Amino acid sequence: MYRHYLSKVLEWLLVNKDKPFEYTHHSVLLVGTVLFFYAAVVNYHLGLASTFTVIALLALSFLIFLVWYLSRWRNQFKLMSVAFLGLITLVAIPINWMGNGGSNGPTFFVALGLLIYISGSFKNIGLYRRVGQLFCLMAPIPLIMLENAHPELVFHYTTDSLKQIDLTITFIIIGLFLIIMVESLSTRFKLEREKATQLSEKLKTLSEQDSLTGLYNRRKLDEQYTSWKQQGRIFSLALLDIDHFKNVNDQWGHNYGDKVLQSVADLLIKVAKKNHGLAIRFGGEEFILFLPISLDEVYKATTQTAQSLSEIPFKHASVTFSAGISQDKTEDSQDELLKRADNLMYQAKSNGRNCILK
Ligand SMILES: Nc1nc2c(ncn2[C@@H]2O[C@H](COP(=O)(O)OP(=O)(O)OP(=O)(O)O)[C@@H](O)[C@H]2O)c(=O)[nH]1
Repeated sequence: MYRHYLSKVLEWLLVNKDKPFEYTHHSVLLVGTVLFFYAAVVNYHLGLASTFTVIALLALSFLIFLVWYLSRWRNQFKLMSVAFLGLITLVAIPINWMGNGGSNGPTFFVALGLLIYISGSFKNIGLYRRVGQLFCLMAPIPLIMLENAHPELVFHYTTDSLKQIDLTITFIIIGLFLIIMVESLSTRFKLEREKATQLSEKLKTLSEQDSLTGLYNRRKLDEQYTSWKQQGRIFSLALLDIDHFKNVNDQWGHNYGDKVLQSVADLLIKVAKKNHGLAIRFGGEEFILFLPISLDEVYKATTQTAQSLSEIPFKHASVTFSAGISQDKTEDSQDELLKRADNLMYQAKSNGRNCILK
């Protein structure tokens, strides 16, 4: 219950989690707003920075909040990402430098934190990202030059302990920020990997499945044959062909024919499941039961299948099939196994159909 409300509030503030870049960026903007506001208040109270810096920190806090608002509620994510980059590299870093002790202050931590954030989170704004990285990396150089030329522009700590407090607080804040960022990147990476695994499993299943009946296709037969052969298992194959199926199509239409095929498939799936084997659609109205059991057992299972099929009340008439069954021999290849079953199936057709031969 509590988690439900929390995630609703976070979604409202940050956007749906399905958009991980926006989600992270909006959270950084809001945290940034609070931090700059907090920094202004603390600096003012402890006298850690000049009045100018305090006002600048307040203004930055407001501007970052504005960037969040336009990005979150005015659909300007990309533009606002660039605006945020400009704000932190061109305004926040120089202000922090000037207002918090220059090269003796905590701006190196701040620039490093921002550099890592830009590198990890702004992949979709290519060129701007590179420019932002360059600014963060190079910012100390002109600032040191300016500090040397005009030391009066930089606010200097009045005591060593104020400097220590400022460095420590900034270090902790940037450290926490980096922890959150690395965690969010690794969560994102994990999610993407899970998604890719699920997708490749789905693709594999689809590539092995017949779309009309949901049965496996020939590809799966090859794979299973190799596996059982390598394991030295006993297995047999029944090749089933529906009798006079063309007539069904011709008289009752193709859609009806499809429904008949699906009913036959449902039956075969049950038989395959019961015997820990596979039901395969081999061609149009040709099916295979590929089961890890002996010839006689497959014969029995196929006869029961014919019986069950005859009991299904199709509207045109009952459906029958002809089948040939063969068991794998050690010296057999897959083709030989299939060929024997195929020959027997044709013999069953010649015998007048509705016949199973082994
Ligand atoms: N509805 C439907 N029909 C299909 C599908 N695939 C193949 N067929 C039909 O299955 C029929 C097979 O006909 P034939 O090979 O002449 O065999 P048959 O009429 O079953 O006769 P016998 O096998 O000799 O008993 C053809 O009419 C094909 O169009 C399919 O996916 N859906």
